Amino acid sequence: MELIKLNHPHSYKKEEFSPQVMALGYFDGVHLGHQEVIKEAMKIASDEGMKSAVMTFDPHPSVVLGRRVQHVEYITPIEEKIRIIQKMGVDRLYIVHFTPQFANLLPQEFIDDYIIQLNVRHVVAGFDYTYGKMGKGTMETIQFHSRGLFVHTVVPKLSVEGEKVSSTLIRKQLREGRMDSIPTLLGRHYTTSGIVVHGDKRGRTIGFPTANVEVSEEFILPVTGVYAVQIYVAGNWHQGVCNVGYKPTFNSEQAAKPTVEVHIFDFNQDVYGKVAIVEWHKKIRDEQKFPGIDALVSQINQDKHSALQYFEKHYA
Ligand SMILES: Cc1cc2nc3c(=O)[nH]c(=O)nc-3n(C[C@H](O)[C@H](O)[C@H](O)COP(=O)(O)O)c2cc1C
Ligand SMILES: Nc1ncnc2c1ncn2[C@@H]1O[C@H](COP(=O)(O)OP(=O)(O)O)[C@@H](O)[C@H]1O
Repeated sequence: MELIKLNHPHSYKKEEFSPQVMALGYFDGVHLGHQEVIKEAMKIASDEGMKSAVMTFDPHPSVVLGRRVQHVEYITPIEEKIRIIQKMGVDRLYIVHFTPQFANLLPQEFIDDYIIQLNVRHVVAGFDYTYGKMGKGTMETIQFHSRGLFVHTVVPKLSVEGEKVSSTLIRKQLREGRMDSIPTLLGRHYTTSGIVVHGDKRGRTIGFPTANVEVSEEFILPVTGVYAVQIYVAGNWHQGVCNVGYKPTFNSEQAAKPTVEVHIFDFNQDVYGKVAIVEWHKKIRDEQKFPGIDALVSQINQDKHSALQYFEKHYA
């Protein structure tokens, strides 16, 4: 896949691109609804003998337009989004650096500079896609703005159990720890990546060493609690049980952010400093403050049992 980063204003000329079919969207999560849009563009491209392309934007418009005070958390931070779109088999991915100047483009200017100018012959977008200043351009106005130089396909709303598949719904479910319902929306389990860092070295003393994964702050973190997870580390996937939280049994004061620590089953390697991908499967329980180490250890044994049962049921 060719990765093309565009900064506004760009100076590409139409002749620099062979004709292409472009899927447009912010695509946070690259969920099943997004995948329909991207697959439709790939299908048209293949039928028409053109290149398939995706255009997305980074960072999230809300960062730039200042609607939110804190930093934005993503379902798929940009590197993750690139990886997933590449895996789908798209020919070209355009990432437009989203700035106030870019946000200020009138709908016609966006179409002229970013669609027509890039030799796009067919645009594919979801029914609710908007473009240009204040999102004034819609799938109703796109034909007018096309100047007759490209056609477009609108992909209808995808619903699951009566609810629109959307990044907002997925974010809500992640924040509530509903990891087991995520695949019906995302088409895969939720994953977060980070580096294994040093913790308090207590894990090994209680019989449950845990890899502390410093998850990048760009990811949405599931609500605190204990989860059945798979973890990719040191070249392989492993099953494990993960605690996201503040360890109230040991800490009287809540840290600034929760830790993510995974006890990996049947594993005994030093993985400090390694990249780890945590794949979230199911929430087992809430985090608790235990009266002592024995009660905690006995509960962790039960958690391990619950996670093993889950994997047995779903992956045997
Ligand atoms: C499956 C699992 C469940 C856990 N549940 C809790 C909990 O409910 N309350 C708590 O205070 N700590 C909980 N912990 C965190 C342990 O206290 C922590 O792993 C231990 O203190 C080791 O910390 P360290 O890796 O920093 O050495 C849990 C850990 C695991 C692996
Ligand atoms: N089964 C296992 N699960 C997780 N980490 C393991 C396991 N076996 C060995 N380790 C190693 O031990 C470390 C965790 O030990 P622990 O005592 O919990 O220390 P820390 O507090 O630094 O995380 C991990 O980072 C990893 O390098």
